[in-house]
This record gives sequence, structure tokens and C-alpha cells, in this order.
Amino acid sequence: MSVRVVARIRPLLDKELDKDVIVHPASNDDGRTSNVVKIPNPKNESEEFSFTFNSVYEQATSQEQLFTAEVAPHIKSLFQGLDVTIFAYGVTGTGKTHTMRGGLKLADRGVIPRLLSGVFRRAKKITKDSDGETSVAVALSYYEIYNDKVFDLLEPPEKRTPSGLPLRAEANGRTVVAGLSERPCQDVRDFERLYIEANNNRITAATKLNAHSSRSHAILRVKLTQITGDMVRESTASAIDLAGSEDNRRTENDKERLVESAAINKSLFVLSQCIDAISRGDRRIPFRESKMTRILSLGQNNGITIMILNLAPIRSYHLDTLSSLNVSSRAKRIEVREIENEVVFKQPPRTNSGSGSGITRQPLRPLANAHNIHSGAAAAAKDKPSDRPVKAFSVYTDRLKPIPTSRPVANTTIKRTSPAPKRPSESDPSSRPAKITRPELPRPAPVSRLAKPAPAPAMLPPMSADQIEAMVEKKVSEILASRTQAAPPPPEINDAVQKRLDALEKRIEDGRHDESRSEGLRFLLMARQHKERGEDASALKMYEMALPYFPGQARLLGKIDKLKAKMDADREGRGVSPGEMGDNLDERSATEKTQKKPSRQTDDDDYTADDDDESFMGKGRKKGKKPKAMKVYRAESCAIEDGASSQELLDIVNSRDLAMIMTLQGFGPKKARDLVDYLEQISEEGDGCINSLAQLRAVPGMGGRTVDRAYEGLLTAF
Ligand SMILES: Nc1ncnc2c1ncn2[C@@H]1O[C@H](COP(=O)(O)OP(=O)(O)OP(=O)(O)O)[C@@H](O)[C@H]1O
Repeated sequence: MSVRVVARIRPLLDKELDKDVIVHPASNDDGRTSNVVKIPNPKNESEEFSFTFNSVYEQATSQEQLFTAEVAPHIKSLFQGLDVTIFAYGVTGTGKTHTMRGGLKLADRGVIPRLLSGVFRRAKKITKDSDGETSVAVALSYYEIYNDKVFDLLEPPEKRTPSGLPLRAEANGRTVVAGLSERPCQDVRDFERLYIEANNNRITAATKLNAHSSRSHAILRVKLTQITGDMVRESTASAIDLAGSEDNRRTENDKERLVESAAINKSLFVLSQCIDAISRGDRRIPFRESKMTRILSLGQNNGITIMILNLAPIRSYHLDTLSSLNVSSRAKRIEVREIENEVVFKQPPRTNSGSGSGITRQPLRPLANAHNIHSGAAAAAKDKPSDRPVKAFSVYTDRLKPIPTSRPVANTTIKRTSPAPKRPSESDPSSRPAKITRPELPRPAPVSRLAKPAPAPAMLPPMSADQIEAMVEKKVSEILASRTQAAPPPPEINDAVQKRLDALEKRIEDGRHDESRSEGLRFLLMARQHKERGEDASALKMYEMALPYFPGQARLLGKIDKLKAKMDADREGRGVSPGEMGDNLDERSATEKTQKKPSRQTDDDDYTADDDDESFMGKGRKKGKKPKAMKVYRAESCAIEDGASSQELLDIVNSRDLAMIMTLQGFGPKKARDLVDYLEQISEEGDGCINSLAQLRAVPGMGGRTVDRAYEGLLTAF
């Protein structure tokens, strides 16, 4: 099933006038609203563009009507084990927060409170209909992504750290927000109390376009755990209120708002790139380029996804509206696998008795399809399933999942710990489900068992835990000792290199103190990257996003003007029709790509490879040198084994960030892309990281020379 995309046109606000309305739903022959939104061509008002969606809701649509038609039917699916994701998308001030959260009055309540009411109502009914045999636990987590940092909204703002909570990719492909809290929620009142309190923690501010503008993306996650006997089924509803894109020529934002706005616009731009890449069928989807897209992971999660496109009906939003209509109409093409979460059985405690049965134990495997590493805890805690706040859990998938089976699989159902001493497989191998997850082991397994299947008792005399511990310790000491002996003496560093290293360290230190500058540089690097690929429209967007970080910088402004002029000239030269107008960046980029070879010197001299964007930072770097990565990206889940000097190189590689990788000496766009593709490939098998320079050298098509050059380049870049 595809992502369901519905458009909602908000009513006019107080100061808005009827005569300015330009966006309206088309009517069917019978006068009823069709699924088409119409908007005039900004270059020729006599022409109209039409965008078709799964549904279109006109200005007068009430909160209840929208909920009943679009969300209520999926509550049943949620209880059947499907994950449901609903997100509101649109320009600032178009009604996303109104749609998702709504007002306090009963009739004004938005999708989220209505969803929770529906969930609790159904939960009650299920418990009643099953005579109490099935119980349902609801738990909430709620967080925001502000300036590309994740903050827990269920925790007081004082607890926030400047860098926010890290995202971590897990071996099973899911990505987690590490350290996020989860609160049990008993009923609607409980929810309202939590939700209202948490929303007070959300960052909003008055902008010219919206008196209560959300400055962050807010993600509410509702985890449902249904327990029947010894089976536990889990599913999740995610409700996401995205911050709105802003045209800063209209917002008159101050510096702080501009920086927020740049972060919002960047993440939305990345989202639009993801949507395009998915609908084009690209192998690499740039999810990783922003935290929001990593979390949303559009098209990667199983279940049901609904995108609500919020639209303002008036002329002052004309170009922005066209842009969001373009993006969301492409989102319709994204396929989502509508399969339920998998059955998961909680394993009873292992006993040695099984080892004599002749059945070889399977080695431990990472959790698959378990939403929460604590599911087992939830399962085990039958009497008080919600007592313990869960601290880390999966939010989204960050890579392609295995091909689903054609038959829908029953949802995360965990067989709860029972007094029976044996696993189903031990008594009857055929009774075992195809995939078994072990959410929690009741007792820590001995180390030797973690490493390999337990040997049959006949082959080894039984060993006590202490003996095993001692053996492991001895082995580890031996390995460490041999490593110390084998370690080569530290290389001599000559004075010149040492000076450069000191300067590098200082700049990284400075960079840490001035994150916004490095963020600005990142936009410039991305602009360069697009420019070199011949994607002028995308490059322009990136230059514009960099502007708030280097306000009034004449050189940057000059670049923007030149690029605009060049694009206008290109358009005229190609005779582009007004229909290609709007902010359909990527369609334009695609056209450009086919029209010209990406070349470093195709346009004007100002855009050659020697062009030094970093000069905007006033650092006066030498022409011709590759800009140095300002931010050290750590692949949080990767265990890097190499020494400190190669770590930075590996961090950059594992960041999968094309712009960053291309800052490495010897890495052009193709090499960088091939490397990222390779990382994606290996992430399906392991941790998805390159953990040593030797491993990097062994990457197909890489070559030892390239790695050496990149490494030397890092040492000598400054
Ligand atoms: N369907 C609607 N009915 C009545 N008022 C609405 C509707 N949609 C939006 N509004 C009003 O429009 C204004 C802007 O809405 P809202 O704050 O929800 O926009 P937003 O898209 O979330 O903006 P931002 O991205 O800046 O946070 C608010 O005053 C809101 O009450």
C-alpha cells in the first residue's frame, strides 16, 4: 500500500480576505469535493495546476470529520498489530499543529487526543469482550527535534543537554533514540495531563507568519502492548507534527529564528529529497542527512502511513503552497509494506536439561522486530506492566527491512515466561515459530554460551561459572599483552606536521564552540556538492540555507544572485513553460542533469572546483584546498578499533554523509557515493560500519592508495 496523502485546506484567519483565496478543491459533476486541489500558475493566472490526492478536505472540514475519515479506521489495524504513522506536513501557519493537536475544547481536539480516546475506548472493549483475559497497556514517549537535536518532551527542560539525545542504529536495522523516557498511560485523563505538560516543553515562538509557530518537529509515540495469557502483542502509533517550512523573505525572522528556520528548512528539504529518491527508485535514500528523516524513515516502516498536507488557501503562500503540493503529490508513490509486526515469543529460562536432547541450540540473535528492548520486561511484569519506565526503544527503521513474507505475520506477540521449564522447541521443534525473538533473558547467560552453541555435555566436562569467568579473563589478558608487544612505536611527527595538528585541534575545538558556523559550512558544502553535480536549483536552496549563518556576506549573496541569474538564463534558453515554475527543485534538477554534464567549469569561473566556500567564514583558507570537516561525526553504534589518528577518517566515512566524505582528499562524488552504497549494503548484514583502515582499504574499488591519501589529507589539510 502506498503512503496515503490527504490535503486539508485551512479556513481563512481573521485578517485574511476572501478575494485572496487561490487554493480550492475541484468539484465533481455532482458538486461534491473531488480529490483534486487546484491552484493558479503564478506566472499565468489564467492557467491552473491540478494536484490529485487520496482525499481533499475543504476549509469547512471539522476536526471530527477529518479524524473519522482518515484516522479512526486505522485504530482497528493498530490493535491487529500494524504500526500506524500519521504526520502533518506543510508551510508554516497552515494548520499542522491545529490538525494534530488542536484546541482544548472538545470539538477542537485534533488527531492526537482523538486517537488516544479511540485507543483507550477500544482497549476497554477488548478487555471487556475477553472477560479480562486480554489486557492492554499504553505507554507514551514524546520528543522534539529542534535544530537537528533530539530532546525528550516528557522530561523537564532543565534536564536537557546541549547536544540532545543521540540516535543509534541497532543491529536489527531499527534506530533508537538513546535515553528517551517512556511513560505508562492509564486513561485519557492521564494522557491529557502528560500531553499538556509535555507541550509546554515544546519550543514555539511568535513569527510574522504564525503567532505560535512550532520551531521543532514533535514526535509522539504511543506503544500498545496487548497481553493475552502468555502472549504479548505490540504495535505503535506515531503522530508527528512537523515544523513548517518558511520563506525567510516573508518571516522577517531575527538571527535566532533564522537559525531555527534554516534547520527546519534543511530537514524538510532533505525530506523532499528522500521522497524524490524513493519515488525514483534510487538505491540510496538520503535519510541520514537529517535526524527528522532518519526518524520518519518514510517508506521503511511497515504498517500504515498517512501524510496530512496542510494548505493555506491564500495568495501570499502561493509559491510555498506549490512547493508543498509538489512534494506531497510525489509522496503518494511511496510504497509501505502493510504487514503486521512479527510474532515474538518470550523464552522461558534456559535449562541445561535441553542440551542432552540432541537439538543444537541456536546462538543468540539480535532482537528482530521487537519494538522495545524491554518488551520482555513488559511481558514478564504481568501484574504491573507499567511500573517501570522504559528508557530506550526503537522509533523507526533506518534501512531496508527484509522482504516481507507474502502472508501477513501476526504482530509482536511475546510468549510470557511460564513455569514450564522447556522452550517449545525443546519439546517439539515443529511447534517453534519461524522467527523467535528473545526480548529478555531472565538470567544472564554464561559468557561461553553467548559466543557459540553450547557443546554437548559428553564433549566437555561441566564447568562452573567461576571457571569460565577465569578462563575468559586469562584469554583477554593474553590478547591484550600480545597487542601491546606487537604495537609499533608511535611514529615520529615532525615539527611542521605537529604544528598543523595543533592548529587542526584548535579549529575543531573552536568549531565545537560555534556549532552554528559549522552548520553553515555544511550547507555550503552541500551547495558545492549539488553545484558540481549540475543541480543548480538544489545548490541555490543550500546557499540560501547557509545565508542565516553568514548574514549579509557579500560573497555568498553574490553567489546566490549569480546562480539565480544563471538558472533564469538556462530556463529561458530551454524555453521552460511556466508549468515548471514553483519550487519544484528536484524536477528542475533532473532536467538540468540531463541537459548538461556535471562539470566543474560549466558555468562561470566563480563556480569552479577552486571556489572556496569556506571563505565566508572569514578564515582565509588557501584556494584549492579541500575544506576540512568542521564537525566530527561519530557513528554512534560503531565500535571503532583503530587508533585516534585514523578515527576521524573512519568517523567521516561512517557518517555516510556525502558532503563530508567528499571533503576527504581523493574522494570525488562517485567514490563517495560508491562508499555510501557499500555501507548501506553491509548494514544489512552487520553493524554497517567500517571499523579499521584495513577494512576501508578492502572496500571494493577503494584501493589502499586512496585511503592513504585521505588519511594524509586529514593530517595536512591545515
Ligand atoms: N482547520 C482550522 N480551523 C480553524 N483554525 C485553523 C485551522 N487550521 C489552522 N488554524 C489556525 O491557523 C493558525 C495557524 O495554525 P497552526 O499553528 O496549526 O499552523 P502550523 O502549520 O502548525 O504552523 P507552524 O509550522 O508555524 O507551527 C492558528 O491560529 C490555528 O488556530
